[in-house]
Amino acid sequence: MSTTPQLVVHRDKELMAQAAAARLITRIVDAQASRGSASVVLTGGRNGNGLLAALAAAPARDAVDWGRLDLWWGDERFLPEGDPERNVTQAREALLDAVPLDPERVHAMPASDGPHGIDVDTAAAAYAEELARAAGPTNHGGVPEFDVLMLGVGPDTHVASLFPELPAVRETERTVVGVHGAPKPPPTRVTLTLPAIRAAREVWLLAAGEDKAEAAAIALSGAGEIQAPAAGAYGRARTLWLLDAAAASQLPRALYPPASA
Ligand SMILES: O=C1O[C@H](COP(=O)(O)O)[C@@H](O)[C@H](O)[C@H]1O
Repeated sequence: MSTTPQLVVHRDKELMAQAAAARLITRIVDAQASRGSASVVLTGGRNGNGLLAALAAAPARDAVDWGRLDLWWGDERFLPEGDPERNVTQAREALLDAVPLDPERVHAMPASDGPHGIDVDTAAAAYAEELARAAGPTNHGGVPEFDVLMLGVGPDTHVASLFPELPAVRETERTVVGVHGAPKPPPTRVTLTLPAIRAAREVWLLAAGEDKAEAAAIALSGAGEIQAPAAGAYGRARTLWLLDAAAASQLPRALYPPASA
């Protein structure tokens, strides 16, 4: 388990998105070369969608064998299929509709007009079962081997739909739970839990923009995961914080020394 995060700070959010997209392409290509396929967990939010848009625009995207890629989601806004606010809808617009994915390997989280209706807890349990079915005997904690799991960091330090102090962030057994009363709309959501997140080989936290500066500083300064969920997100092999200079602007000097004059 690698709880010590590595930080990479880029000049601005555009460069961060492009560099993260290039990094993701390399990671997927490497996994496909060594194991035949790759498994990635997507995040919603501005930074996650920025990365997907940068990936769509990258010529090197053709290096990925899109048919041998499993896509999962870290969280979803529990809304009807096709709602523009759903993370999967936004991901499709940013990238997924433009690449030849195998639809069987695109594991969207359930919608509120799906087979489980508006029962978000049953929908969350169904996604946990889907993950468990994909997990092999050597995988960790009921989820498949995620090569990379990406998380946007909210201004309040939330990651996925794990908000400070809400029950979901305290979950220690289940891999997926329903969220009720999220402070950010919509209030009803589905999310991976911290144990599921920590089963990933690599966890990448994306934070760009001034409104993420305080959250990054809190999460990287030893805060507890109940108060600052981003502090509890780490991978088995690597934990990477990808920031732009604005989001890094309040980090303690020991972590991110200011550039010398
Ligand atoms: O609602 C959500 O917000 C977070 C962060 O989004 P951002 O726009 O502030 O970057 C996102 O990571 C999560 O997937 C999403 O559901």
